[in-house]
Amino acid sequence: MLDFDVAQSRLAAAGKPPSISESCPLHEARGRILAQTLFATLDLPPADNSAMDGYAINYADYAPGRRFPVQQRCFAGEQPQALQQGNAIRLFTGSLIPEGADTVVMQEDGIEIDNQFEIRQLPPKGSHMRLRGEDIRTGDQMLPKGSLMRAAEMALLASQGYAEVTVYARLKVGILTTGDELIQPGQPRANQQIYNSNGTMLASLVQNMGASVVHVLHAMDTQESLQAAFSTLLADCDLILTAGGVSVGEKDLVKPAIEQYGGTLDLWRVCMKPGKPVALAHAHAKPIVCLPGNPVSAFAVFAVLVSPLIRGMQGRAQITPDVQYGRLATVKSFNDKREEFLRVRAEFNAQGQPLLKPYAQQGSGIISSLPWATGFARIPANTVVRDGDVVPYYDLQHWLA
Ligand SMILES: Nc1nc2c(c(=O)[nH]1)N[C@H]1C(S)=C(S)[C@@H](COP(=O)(O)OP(=O)(O)OC[C@H]3O[C@@H](n4cnc5c(N)ncnc54)[C@H](O)[C@@H]3O)O[C@H]1N2
Ligand code: MOO
Repeated sequence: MLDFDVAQSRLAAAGKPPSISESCPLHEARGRILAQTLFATLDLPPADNSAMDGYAINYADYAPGRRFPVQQRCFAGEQPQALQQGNAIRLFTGSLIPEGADTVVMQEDGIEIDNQFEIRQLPPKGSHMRLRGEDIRTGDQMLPKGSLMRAAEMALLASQGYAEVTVYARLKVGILTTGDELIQPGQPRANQQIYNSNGTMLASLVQNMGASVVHVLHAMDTQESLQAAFSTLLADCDLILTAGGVSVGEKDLVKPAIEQYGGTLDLWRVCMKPGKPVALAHAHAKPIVCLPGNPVSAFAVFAVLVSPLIRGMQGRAQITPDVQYGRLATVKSFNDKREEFLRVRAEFNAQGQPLLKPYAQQGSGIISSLPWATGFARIPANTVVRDGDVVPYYDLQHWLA
């Protein structure tokens, strides 16, 4: 059995980075990956403006009790006049600072009577001004190639006036579930059948990462059915994920089907629980990851082994999210020959440290643990881990993104 970290590195490197890029309207770019480093073409803010509703003055004009005639009421979106000596200009948040003004007095710090403003509380010179370029200067690097486009990145580019961005073509992923016992949700079920949950789960996990699901196929446990599915998937997809049929049973035919299709097996079996029978293969120069059929095993393998491969093939700058640490909060101890990835829920103690509570049932078929869990606690192999021990924590918010 291969060491987990070695397997993770080998899977992360198993696919080619993207070579095709395309233009995408900014408002449709969520989940896409930038194909070029972007630099600012505009100072932000583009002009000095007010951070408060108030009055612009020239600080040197102040004297206690002096009344400043209000020369103009300048709303955001209007052009201010040049400030005349001894006057104030009424401003609002976002109004441009008039030429000749160097300070904004917020309206709560004074009073306006008969179109004259009297300052009650003088702020320091330069107060409440947002200066041109204080956020970003023309020429600054804004986002490196490989950035994932989320609301924050899209807001930054919109603030620069971008309407289109150059992104990599979406990674095309094919999913193949296997097993004679499976039927699709919505179908009438016989006693010996179970509903296929891995198909919809894997499709959703892939889409959540911004990749495109080209096919979700199901094959029976026969060479013919598997070969037919691989033929479609290899023609249309960049990456193939299979689920089930990869262990040692007599109908575990996925690996032989790949080999008969001219593929090569790169690795099989990783020292992790759940997820041990995972395999990596290549056919037609495309990576195929064979996930175990148990739903929790497939979910865990996707999060910690497949997601870095997908990020690499998408051209992302960050392929492997950071691993955090938390304290295990448990009534029982854990000790296994394989490294164990417990489904846990992180709750924060009064010191703000994450406490990791394991789900009561940790079997690889316990689907109810999945919506409950916020992540995985990684328990080292052959080591007794008890309540209060600090262990690595894989937060699903990062590992599934
Ligand atoms: N003798 C041994 N038996 C098993 C071993 C072993 O080392 N020696 N490994 C066990 C481990 S660990 C795992 S994990 C499973 C994985 O087996 P497979 O990848 O071959 O998966 P299947 O046998 O096809 O299915 C396992 C389980 O999951 C259910 N399943 C499969 N696909 C779906 C789906 N699409 N939706 C919902 N549920 C699914 C299937 O009915 C089985 O119950 O092997 C152990 N056995
Ligand atoms: O490794 Mo299997 O995934 O324990 O159930």
